[in-house]
Amino acid sequence: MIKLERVNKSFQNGKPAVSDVSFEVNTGETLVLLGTSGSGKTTTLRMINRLIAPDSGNIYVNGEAVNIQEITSFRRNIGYVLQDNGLFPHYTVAENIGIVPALLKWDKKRIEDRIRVLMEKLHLSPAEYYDAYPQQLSGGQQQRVGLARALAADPPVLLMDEPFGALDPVTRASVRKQFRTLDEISNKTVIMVTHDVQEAFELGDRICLMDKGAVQQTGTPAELLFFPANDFVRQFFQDQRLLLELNAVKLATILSWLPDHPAAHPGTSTLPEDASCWEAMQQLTTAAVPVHYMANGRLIRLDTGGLMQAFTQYKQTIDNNGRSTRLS
Ligand SMILES: Nc1ncnc2c1ncn2[C@@H]1O[C@H](COP(=O)(O)OP(=O)(O)OP(=O)(O)O)[C@@H](O)[C@H]1O
Repeated sequence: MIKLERVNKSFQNGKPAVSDVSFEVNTGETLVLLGTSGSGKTTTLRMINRLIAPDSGNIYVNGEAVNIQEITSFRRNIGYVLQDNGLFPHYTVAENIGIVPALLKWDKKRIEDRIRVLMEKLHLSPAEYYDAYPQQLSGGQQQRVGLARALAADPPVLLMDEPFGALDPVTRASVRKQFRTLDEISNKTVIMVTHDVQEAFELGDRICLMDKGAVQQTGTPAELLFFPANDFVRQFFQDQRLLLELNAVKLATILSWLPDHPAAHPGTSTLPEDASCWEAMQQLTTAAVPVHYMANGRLIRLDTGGLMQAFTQYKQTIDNNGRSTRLS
């Protein structure tokens, strides 16, 4: 668990970099710090890891104020992933990944096993890359080594600063997908900085949207889209609104509006229970076979028209509710 209470920070020029920032991230949750350039995201992350000291306010990690914890053991309980991956060029992949376990004096066999397990999970073949040097790897592979290094000693907290920022869009999407499906992060408290809206929607359980050092709104992607706290939040998502809405709305949410088509023959594709409308649209427009969704033990066959209609009906319900809330 991570908690920030009214945290402030100004640098030498006196202009506030972070103003009165408060939020809480629960264990097992991923909070994305999203915002324009210079909005204070990195400064906030660095204060959590004590790389920067706040001028005022309180920061707690796992229930304890960070400034009273012993710095070495405090940092070992936090995995930190940097945008440029920060790998040591003269260390092999295995040596890079094993840095913290070695500092913790794990025995050699345990370290080796852990490195191999993580490499497999992150799709880096140990046979090929265990003894390779970072410069022999592609950008996406280096990024995965950086992630493996941060996860090596299984820290309860993971902080990531634009972890996929330096990658091309295709590699970025694939590394992101691997991250999303990684069982290693399911029990961690994760904070990730990005200025990529799509990434924030894909990876964040909740998003903290910042501007000029201040939090504009913290909430689920759907809350920020459908119930924006102010004009800044509304405007921020305007350009990509339809795409984001399709991403934010789960099939489970619009289930009652989906047409009840019976299932087709076996050998078809079935979307996972937590699939979004966007994932369904992608499948429907690319899969050569009928696309299904399994809900409450029942298989429903999807079609593009029915899906868009259900999505629109759901949105109308939200608009009506919003209007009636505003009117009451
Ligand atoms: N070490 C520093 N010295 C002086 N000013 C700084 C320092 N670090 C950050 N700032 C300033 O603090 C503000 C917030 O910077 P920060 O890096 O936290 O923003 P950010 O949201 O992470 O931006 P980006 O997305 O561009 O990385 C900016 O105005 C920046 O110029």
